[in-house]
Amino acid sequence: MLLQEGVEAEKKAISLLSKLRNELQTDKPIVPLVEDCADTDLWNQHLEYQRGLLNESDGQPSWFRSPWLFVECYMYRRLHEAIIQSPPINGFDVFKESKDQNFFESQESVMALCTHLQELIRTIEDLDENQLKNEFFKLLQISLWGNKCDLSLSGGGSSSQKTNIMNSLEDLKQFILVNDMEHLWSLLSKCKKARENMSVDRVYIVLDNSGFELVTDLVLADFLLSSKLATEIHFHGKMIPWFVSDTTIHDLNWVIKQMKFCNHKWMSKCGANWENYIKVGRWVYHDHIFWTLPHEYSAMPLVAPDLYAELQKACLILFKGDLNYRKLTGDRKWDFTVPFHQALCGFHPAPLCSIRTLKAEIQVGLQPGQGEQLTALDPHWLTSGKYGVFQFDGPL
Ligand SMILES: O=P(O)(O)OC[C@H]1O[C@](O)(CO)[C@@H](O)[C@@H]1O
Ligand SMILES: [Mn+2]
Repeated sequence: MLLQEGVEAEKKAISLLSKLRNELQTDKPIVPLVEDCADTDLWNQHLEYQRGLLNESDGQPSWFRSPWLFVECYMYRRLHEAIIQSPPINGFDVFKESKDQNFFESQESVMALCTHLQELIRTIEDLDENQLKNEFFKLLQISLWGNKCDLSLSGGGSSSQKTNIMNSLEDLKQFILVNDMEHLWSLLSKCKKARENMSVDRVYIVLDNSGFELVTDLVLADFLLSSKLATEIHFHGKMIPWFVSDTTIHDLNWVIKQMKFCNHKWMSKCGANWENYIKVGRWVYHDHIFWTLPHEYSAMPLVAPDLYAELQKACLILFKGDLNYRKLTGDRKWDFTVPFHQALCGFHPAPLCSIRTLKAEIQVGLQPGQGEQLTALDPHWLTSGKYGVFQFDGPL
């Protein structure tokens, strides 16, 4: 790329981005996407659908008068449009630097986690059922609290894991509002016992943030294979930069490479093992445009039937993070006591579990009075990321 060419491309991207900011700040109508991509028609159709929801007198869908989930997704998609309209920097990830920084700042915790995992794998054959279950629960909780570390909540500011999270698990237990970890254990250990010689049990992980959270998910995924609770792990990531810190294939490859070549024995062992899992197909990465559309998941069978059919092959699907929870439940103002199964509005491709810290004003499946008690105790309980859930749906 010629220097001048690069400077011109940057100028173009910046002008498109400031136009976007102005539209947002002045509550302009939501305009159709212009650049022709695989998802453009679906976006523009959805915009029409949003328009149809308004009354005649309401005019056009605009930034302040449209559902938050739709507008927020649309903003990230428009950021992407500004970049792809500015060749030759059209492959640029505006959030890459902050994602990488989150990973580097969490080094201590990553090292501790990798050391723990390698020690565990070394003695895994000697563990009895109960010990194995305890280890599974530990790694699930680490993956849950890893979700605190997304960058969208801090506006892209520092949000890394600087202390060894393993020492905090006991103290954090009181903040788990719905805890279905036992269901996950009984489901996967049942799969393991019933497994025939060559049969495959897939766990799907719908990934959320890169950096520290991604490492916690990969550690969990490694454990699921090493403990034989699953035989294959299928990851689902984002096709475009999304909600600041979400994982793309570039982030996944970058994290694994960083780990493999780092100067710490166990981190580097993890990196090498994980690269190998991908090479031999025990870990499979997927992406799909549906994950970066504004649709709630109950729309998946209609909008992305191929993805729905793919998810049906899972013995368990883990949905990481807050945005996945909002899309699972349609981001509606449900009563706190509405059962999770009901809030899924017919989305039941396979047994599934949301692993999420609370960052948006939505929560279902609580005990009567629990939500009110929490509000009295801590007015910010829904949005601070301090509380978490393991919320399962599926046959027991
Ligand atoms: O990375 P996560 O856990 O999906 O969090 C993203 C969340 O952060 C926000 O962008 C800001 O709170 C929410 O809109 C969104 O649900
Ligand atoms: Mn995220």
